[in-house]
Amino acid sequence: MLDCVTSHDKITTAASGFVLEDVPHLSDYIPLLQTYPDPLQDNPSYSVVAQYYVNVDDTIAQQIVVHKNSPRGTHFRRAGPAQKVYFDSEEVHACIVTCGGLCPGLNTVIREIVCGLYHMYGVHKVLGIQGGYPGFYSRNTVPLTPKVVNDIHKRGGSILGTSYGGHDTSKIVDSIQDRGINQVYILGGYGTQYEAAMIFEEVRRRGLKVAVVGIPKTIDNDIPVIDKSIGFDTAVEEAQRAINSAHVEAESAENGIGVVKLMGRYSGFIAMYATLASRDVDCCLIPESPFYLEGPGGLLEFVEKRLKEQGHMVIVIAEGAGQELLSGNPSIVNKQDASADKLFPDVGLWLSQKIKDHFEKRQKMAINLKYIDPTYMIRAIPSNASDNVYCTLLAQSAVHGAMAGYTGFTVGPVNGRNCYIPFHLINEGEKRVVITDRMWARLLSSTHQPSFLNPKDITGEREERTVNQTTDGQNHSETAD
Ligand SMILES: Nc1ncnc2c1ncn2[C@@H]1O[C@H](COP(=O)(O)OP(=O)(O)OP(=O)(O)O)[C@@H](O)[C@H]1O
Ligand SMILES: O=P(O)(O)OC[C@H]1O[C@](O)(CO)[C@@H](O)[C@@H]1O
Ligand SMILES: [Mg+2]
Repeated sequence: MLDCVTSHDKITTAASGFVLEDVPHLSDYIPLLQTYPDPLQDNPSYSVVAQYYVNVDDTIAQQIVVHKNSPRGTHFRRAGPAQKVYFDSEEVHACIVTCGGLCPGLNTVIREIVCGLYHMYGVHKVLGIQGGYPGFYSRNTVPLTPKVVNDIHKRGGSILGTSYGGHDTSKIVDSIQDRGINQVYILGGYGTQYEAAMIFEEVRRRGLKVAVVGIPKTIDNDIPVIDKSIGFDTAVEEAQRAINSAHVEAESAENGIGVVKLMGRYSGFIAMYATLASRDVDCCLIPESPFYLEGPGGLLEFVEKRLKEQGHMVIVIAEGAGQELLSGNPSIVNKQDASADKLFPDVGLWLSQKIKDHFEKRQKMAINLKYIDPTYMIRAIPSNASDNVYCTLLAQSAVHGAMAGYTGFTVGPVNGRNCYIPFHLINEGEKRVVITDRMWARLLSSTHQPSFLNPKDITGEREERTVNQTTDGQNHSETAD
């Protein structure tokens, strides 16, 4: 049964509570589109693969843990090459744009989209849009060939540059139309995927044969639905170097304290995973878990206790943690960047000063505090091996989807398999660390830090999550195992 709820949703339901959250297809709004056999069948590298094409009915389950009688829940279209494609290779004019903050792996994805289009589909017209969304209407473009992109995965950043702000949908689609572009690959975080959805809507409104594909990037790992975003693994690995240095410094001094600030504006995934991986961290502070400094159960009491026990300690703090505690200079606190994201004062500096004041001025106790802020160093490096492979699969899945005529989707792994996820689900809200999940409990048990929560908060959080789980049948837990 096909049950189209709104113009955004393409939902199929079936027996046993199976739901397919399908993505739009060019043929949904353009009648009588011609199809072509997928050129991969003549490609010597791929033709040897038994069952190379994905079946049109293949889906990926969002919930991997199910009970005997529970509904099968939401599924997504499996990514991969289709037997029929909706673009002739000669006809394709693709473009790639990178938006938002930098992230390891951007260049790898650019490289693999270009090489995928060239080598798998014989597409030779790929354009790089420079400087993010505004680049569509205010900057030059750069032709991308396998030769141009050959070595770029070894470099951090994006060869195309990036930017904040400037998401003028109408001007962007005018530029797409004027340039004769018919496949748009958009790399970016939560804000970028939001605008990608608007570009898709405008393209559809104008009836253009243009596939709009979102590719998730962000070291914050806050894009919902998908397992993780590119660059996250690399960021967690690189954060270890800063934590190690903080630990070495702290251990070598009397009452040594190492404070490391990591990125994570609203989601503390990097801080949580880096802490769990390192085991040298005594306290991890993230935006999702409010903390307080003074009094019984407060952070300062814990720092004192740890210094007495072991003579040193390491604190990891995500940039968005404790922002509500910083009264600070209102001219800084109320500032926004070009994408309307609030500019945060430096919580690492603030915390370091508070700890110093507490021990040196009030307790008259000498401490040795070193503050390390590796945030931009972490996100400017090239992707590690695991992210590189991930970027390759993601880019190829994006190319297969566009060639097959799918549009209006973000590509990403769900339970380890790449799939096509409709924009409206990606845009529903950023992913957060769930502090009533096992992963956060694991962290608390490994650092032995206070939870800073009273039992009432925990009960409230649990109740809210139970309601969420029972109303939409989805597991909102992103970190549970
Ligand atoms: N709500 C929104 N609606 C439309 N466009 C948006 C929105 N938020 C951001 N954008 C556009 O998306 C682009 C990148 O946005 P942003 O700076 O928020 O980065 P991002 O994609 O969220 O990545 P990150 O925050 O992880 O660096 C900008 O050009 C911005 O104008
Ligand atoms: O200083 P910029 O370029 O705005 O980037 C900082 C932001 O980038 C992010 O890492 C997301 O990419 C956020 O955690 C952080 O707030
Ligand atoms: Mg953002």
